[in-house]
Amino acid sequence: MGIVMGPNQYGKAECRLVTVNRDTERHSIKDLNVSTSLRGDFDETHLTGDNSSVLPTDTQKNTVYAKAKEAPVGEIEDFALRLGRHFVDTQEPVRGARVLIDEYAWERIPVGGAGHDHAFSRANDEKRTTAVTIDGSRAHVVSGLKDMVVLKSTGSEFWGYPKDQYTTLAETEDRILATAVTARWRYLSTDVDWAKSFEAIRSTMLEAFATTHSYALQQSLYEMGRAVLEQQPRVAEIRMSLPNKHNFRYDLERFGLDNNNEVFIAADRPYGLIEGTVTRDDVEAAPAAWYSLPEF
Ligand SMILES: O=c1[nH]c(=O)c2[nH]c(=O)[nH]c2[nH]1
Repeated sequence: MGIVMGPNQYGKAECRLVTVNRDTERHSIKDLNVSTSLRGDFDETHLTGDNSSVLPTDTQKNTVYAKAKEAPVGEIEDFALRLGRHFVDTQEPVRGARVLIDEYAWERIPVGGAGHDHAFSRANDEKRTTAVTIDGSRAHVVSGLKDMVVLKSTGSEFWGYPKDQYTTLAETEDRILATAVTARWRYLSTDVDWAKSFEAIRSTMLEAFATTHSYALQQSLYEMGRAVLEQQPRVAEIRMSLPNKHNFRYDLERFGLDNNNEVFIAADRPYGLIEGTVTRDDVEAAPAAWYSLPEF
């Protein structure tokens, strides 16, 4: 029996990068959080401290900023592919790379009815994301969004569940359904119009959430995923993590007041957490690592 070094990767996490395109007086900005990780033969640094194969994480950070100047950042998927391929193509010990990018949304501040040339406001908490994995000459793209907060004030029921000695939840045929959607979808190729695809998938998910008469958040999850796969032939599967943002009808009967689903108390925790993958049955399952889950 021996002890060996198992799978590993290393890089710089959360490089905050802001770019301003100043080609015209109407500036545009990009606000990103970029993380890079390199994979390859790094046994020696772990086993003996020999760093001859270890491109410093500080250099990885500098590369993020330098590449943002060498060519416009563009769509986050393209920038992540460019960065990942750079490390794999220029450093012999590096066989693979993982680049994660979150993009924060900014809008032009309306002034006199039009968006200002160089003043912006942060739209909301929602982020557009990508996780690009370079494996030798192959590239895998998993894009998504985080914290897309949505709510339906009716059209949601929850009943018919098993009851045991600890069950107190009342069955309901009308409740608020609210969640903050985190979704990741895996593309089957890199030949994609990333911006157009993102907008289409986001709208499809919103529309499916709105129009599904929901008997469970689980059902809404499936319907949102199914709609995306039906409309996007280049998407193999979509994973979602949906916190059930509970809004409980407030007990006003105590004060002699009716409450016809009009007054709720919003609870921030604990919350139900509904997670699932909607997939095509004819594509191979992807390694968890492509989704930037903690395993690598
Ligand atoms: O949509 C729901 N799914 C559940 O699994 C669940 N569990 C619960 O208490 N409320 C809800 N709502």
